[in-house]
Amino acid sequence: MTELTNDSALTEDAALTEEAATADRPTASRFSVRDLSSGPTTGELQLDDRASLQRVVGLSTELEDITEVEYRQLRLEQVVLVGVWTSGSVAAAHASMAELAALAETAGSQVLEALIQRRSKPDSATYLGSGKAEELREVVLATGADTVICDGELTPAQLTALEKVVKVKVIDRTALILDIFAQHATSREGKAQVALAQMEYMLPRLRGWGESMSRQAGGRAGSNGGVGLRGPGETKIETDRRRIRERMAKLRKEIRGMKTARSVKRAARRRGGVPALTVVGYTNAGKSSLVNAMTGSGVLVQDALFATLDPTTRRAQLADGHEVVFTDTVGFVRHLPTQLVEAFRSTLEEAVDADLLVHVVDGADPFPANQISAVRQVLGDVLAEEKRPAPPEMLVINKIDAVDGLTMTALRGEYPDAQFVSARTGEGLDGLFAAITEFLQRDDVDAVLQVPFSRGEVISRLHQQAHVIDTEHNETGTRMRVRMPAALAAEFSDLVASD
Ligand SMILES: Nc1nc2c(ncn2[C@@H]2O[C@H](COP(=O)(O)OP(=O)(O)OP(=O)(O)O)[C@@H](O)[C@H]2O)c(=O)[nH]1
Ligand SMILES: [Mg+2]
Repeated sequence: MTELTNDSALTEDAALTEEAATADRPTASRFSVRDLSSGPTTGELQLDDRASLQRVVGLSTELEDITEVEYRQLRLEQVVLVGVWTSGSVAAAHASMAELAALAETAGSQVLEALIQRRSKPDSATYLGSGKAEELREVVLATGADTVICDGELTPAQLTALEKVVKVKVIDRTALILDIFAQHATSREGKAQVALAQMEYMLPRLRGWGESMSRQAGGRAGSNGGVGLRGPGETKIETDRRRIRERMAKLRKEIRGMKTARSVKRAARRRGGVPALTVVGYTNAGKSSLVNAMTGSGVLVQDALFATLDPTTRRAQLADGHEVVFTDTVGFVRHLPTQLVEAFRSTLEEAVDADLLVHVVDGADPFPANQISAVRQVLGDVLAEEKRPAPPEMLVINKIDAVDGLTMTALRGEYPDAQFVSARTGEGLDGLFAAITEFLQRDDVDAVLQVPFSRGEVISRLHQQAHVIDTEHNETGTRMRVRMPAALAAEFSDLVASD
């Protein structure tokens, strides 16, 4: 299997931190700025850098099973989850908390307790009502938790106020998702997008983070006295804000450059006439498993949310010889943090450029319809932004090995046009392949081409991407009767035999 896009994170990333790595120490070697003996590696610097931007810090450990995940840092924390339940059924409120728990676990936390409060809307001062906030304090004390995670996005003031009551670190769902993205991003562009999102989130919340920022700002900060309102803290925060804004501007510029490179790459691929199938779906639906099952490749699969952040592309050949490329994409989630929308959009530009969207749904989820609508909504937003028509969608209900008979009947009734598969057992994959093949052939055309000797490359293209019915050699070249996709026919229209 050929890997088409897999950015070399290590080498390219060095560029992002190169400045930091060389800023405060002499260049000891004339060969490389990454001098391992005289200071921290760029990787270490990057980790420090990343830690300073995040609220979720603590112990670090590595996954035991390094065969599944090459390198992933987990931070184990003991957390209590809280949610404000404003509308909808009890089951939906519980499902939302279950998702928050899965997110927390993905980020490496241990969930000790989950609490929800029914209110018409979150309390403007402390998110939970003040009485409940006191109760939460009791729970935190009783369980020994060191962090509270709120299901939603809190204002900076709410975070601070709740922190004052519960006296442990409080983070919200947005910070949690940002944290997971930061842990999972591997490509240079993915990392840059996430870093930008984190800074955007952090900027208005800087005041509360004064301590960690002051270490980063070094000795400069406290030098102008401490009397009055405009004390050293204030000055330092201003300095920090400016530094962050500068870094954000730099990142934005870098990201723009990477985008151009990516669209050039994509255009090259599209010109090749190979049909592009993009696999989309809610996080943990089994998209990567399905791509693996269909292409026999080793895309990262993990029972974690957002295991895949960077689109990976794999080639595969259908039974009829059609060559296709599958692109595995980032999972969708309800209430995506606004700061991450841009990061999503950049990976999803690929999705909206596909010939077919393979929309994978976890059939074993209690609310598949909610996942489907969340995915369609985000896709719709991206399409509107890109001003492009939606590609056709094929719904694939996955994990049928884990669905009981009754639910299966209900799902088949609700989604009569869907393909039902199990990426794990392979059940239904033949049907899915057949449906994809049929879809791709729907506008195939028959033609007779006269390929001159000077266009030898066309013959191999036709063998790869078309169905060659017969071939005949004559004095000017090769005469071929083929059945091929309309796009390919358009590309070779000048070769159509005149008689
Ligand atoms: N029972 C069952 N589990 C499956 C099936 N397909 C995938 N899984 C499991 O579901 C989990 C998520 O699978 P992934 O393929 O990583 O899902 P994804 O949609 O790529 O997830 P993200 O990249 O995190 O958005 C893993 O634990 C898989 O083993 C299936 O057909 N049946
Ligand atoms: Mg995945």
